[in-house]
Amino acid sequence: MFSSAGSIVLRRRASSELRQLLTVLRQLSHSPFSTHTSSPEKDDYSGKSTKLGPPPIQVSLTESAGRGVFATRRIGAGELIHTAEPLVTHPAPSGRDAPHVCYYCLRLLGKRDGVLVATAPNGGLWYFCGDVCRERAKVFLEVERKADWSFYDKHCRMRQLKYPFMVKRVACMVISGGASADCLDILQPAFLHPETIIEMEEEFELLKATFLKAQINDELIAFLTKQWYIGILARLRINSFRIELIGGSYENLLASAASVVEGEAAVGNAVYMLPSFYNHDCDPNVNILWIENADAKIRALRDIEAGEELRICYIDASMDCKARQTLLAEGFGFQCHCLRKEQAKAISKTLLYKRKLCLSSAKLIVKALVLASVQMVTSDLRAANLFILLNIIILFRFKT
Ligand SMILES: C[S@@+](CC[C@H](N)C(=O)[O-])C[C@H]1O[C@@H](n2cnc3c(N)ncnc32)[C@H](O)[C@@H]1O
Repeated sequence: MFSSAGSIVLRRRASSELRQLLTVLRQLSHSPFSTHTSSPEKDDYSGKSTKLGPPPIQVSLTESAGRGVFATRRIGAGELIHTAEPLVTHPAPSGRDAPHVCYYCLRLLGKRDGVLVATAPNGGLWYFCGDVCRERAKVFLEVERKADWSFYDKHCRMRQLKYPFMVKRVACMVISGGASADCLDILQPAFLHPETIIEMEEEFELLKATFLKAQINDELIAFLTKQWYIGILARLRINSFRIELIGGSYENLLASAASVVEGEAAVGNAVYMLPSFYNHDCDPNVNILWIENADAKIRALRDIEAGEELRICYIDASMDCKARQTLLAEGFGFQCHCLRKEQAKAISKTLLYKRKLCLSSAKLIVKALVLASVQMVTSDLRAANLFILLNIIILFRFKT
């Protein structure tokens, strides 16, 4: 695929990146957000569960889109390829229409659910779907509950920012020792415009001030520099998923339907390790589903051959080509050259050609009509008939 010298460099770079990935996976396996990736369970969407060995995928370098995920064997349409637990989650910033969800796994909580509640210093409440999530949340909650987040949260909510809530959670995890400060470094960062960086500086100052006010030990927050904050945000921007639940139970379905009607379908956002390596295609061969919480399920949309790259769609695939291109360029910083774009290009070329043909045919018709009228006036009926015939031929060509 690559020239030999380039191939060696790429292979070296790939193997060092994969080593880095393994290190991070090992590091994170000690955190409560541990088993992010597991082997597929046969048709676990429909309830049956049979373990099928390691996931049939590997991360390698692509020709033009950085790292990507490739099939190591043939994968059948509809197959559950693997599941992934999130590294970091956060519910959608609470507003009037925000759905009521577990503060850890983002499961929808019905009004009648027996939720467990912890009280924040500023009077806020955190809801969990059960003891397991409450226990797991200790990795950030013990630190988070020491501080008063009213200013920080209000600042982010007023600007409709969602990622700073996730950075806050990562920072709490690092302070509590539940994650390392470089836990997301392996993910690709977004390119940030200087104005965006200036806006982020204000949030950073607020975050740091909140920890300082809570008298968190200076040593524990030594990692919290402007550069760290911006680095995490840059990674969250292109690697976080907006979680929309399909709903495993009737109650969940009702709650999701209610939140869609109220205008907010997402229960929150989450970032994963392996799912972050999937590249985009406007006509994807895999998709990611969330059934009842933020645990992701990656499923094949059609038959995939061994060695084929697995790609998801980052955006709403039903948008037109131009809108998709703009969103991908502005949101993710790349130009999509997928097959759907090429097809759209080919279609617009054909349309352009047809339009040109119509125009030139129309011009010919007008010319022939003018000539026919001149011949009629000069009583040369044979010539007039000839031009009328010519008109019919042009019209016929125009029609086809
Ligand atoms: C979530 S990451 C995907 C994994 C990434 N390739 C990596 O090496 O970590 C998203 C980034 O991958 C690249 N990318 C994804 N899909 C692409 C595509 N179809 N064409 C070009 N670049 C793509 C873009 O740089 C994008 O911002």
